[in-house]
Amino acid sequence: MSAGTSASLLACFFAEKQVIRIVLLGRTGNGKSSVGNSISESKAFKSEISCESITKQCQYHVADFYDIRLEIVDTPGLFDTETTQEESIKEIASCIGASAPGPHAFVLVLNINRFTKEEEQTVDTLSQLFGDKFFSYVVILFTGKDGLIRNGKSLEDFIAKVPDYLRGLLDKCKNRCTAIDNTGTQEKQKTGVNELLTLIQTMMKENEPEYYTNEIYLKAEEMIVEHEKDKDGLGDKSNKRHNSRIGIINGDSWFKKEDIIKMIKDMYIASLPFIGRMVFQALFNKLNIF
Ligand SMILES: Nc1nc2c(ncn2[C@@H]2O[C@H](COP(=O)(O)OP(=O)(O)OP(=O)(O)O)[C@@H](O)[C@H]2O)c(=O)[nH]1
Repeated sequence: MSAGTSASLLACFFAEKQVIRIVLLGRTGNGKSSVGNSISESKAFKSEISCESITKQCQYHVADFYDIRLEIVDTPGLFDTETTQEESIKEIASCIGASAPGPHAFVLVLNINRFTKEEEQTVDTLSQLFGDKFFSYVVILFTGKDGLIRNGKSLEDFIAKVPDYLRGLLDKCKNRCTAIDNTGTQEKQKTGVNELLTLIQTMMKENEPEYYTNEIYLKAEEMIVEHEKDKDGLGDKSNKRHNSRIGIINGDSWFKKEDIIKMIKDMYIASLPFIGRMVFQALFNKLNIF
């Protein structure tokens, strides 16, 4: 082997993997944690049958899928029976720190057998929270592909007959959707994850910048970098970053959820024209979010 060949092999070996940051969103019980487990080929995310949200706090996990490093954030579902909508929204806001400088994809997890008014409200709330650019970074992932297959149907058959609201949502996301069976064999789960990642990678090529970001994400990133500098010498870079994210989720004193929530409020209010500002303030006062 020539010196050149071994040098390029070494370069490949040490080349940094492509990183894809994913935030899982959706209504309680739609299968977000199960999707997280299928993606990471683990049981890292808690998942159960329940009408109450099993995921109360953001969960963060890093997994390698072939040559891609996936940073996955699972969020608490909206509309669970035990947690108020305000608490869930606050918790989702805290996932901002965990996916800074911004997610490459918001994976909106929907159950193929259930699309109700609450799903519509979930999507509306999320688009209010993340703004107009939100839909450019959304991929819809339907769970329950097993049910579809049992009924001898394909995803295309299903899409052809969706209700108007879902049709509109698919249009906004340029029809980026796929389906997965999280209860199937590992092989089936891998196929679903592969299809999802292909959609995400195509979307990343189309988006400029390739990941969603806003002032809050950038500020969160700044705070993480500052924190990492303080910890210089304590382990390698990715390990430090991992610990910083865990710190954010656990609400360590250096990075408070309240700070993020305040940043969201300030940014939205500052960016709106006068009338919009009043409406926004009234809406959030009514929800008692801030
Ligand atoms: N048949 C079938 N069941 C699924 C599928 N995906 C998830 N489930 C089941 O749906 C239930 C809820 O899944 P979770 O992953 O806990 O849902 P979640 O959205 O994370 O719920 P919260 O954490 O409460 O917000 C579990 O019993 C899963 O086994 C799927 O593809 N097919």
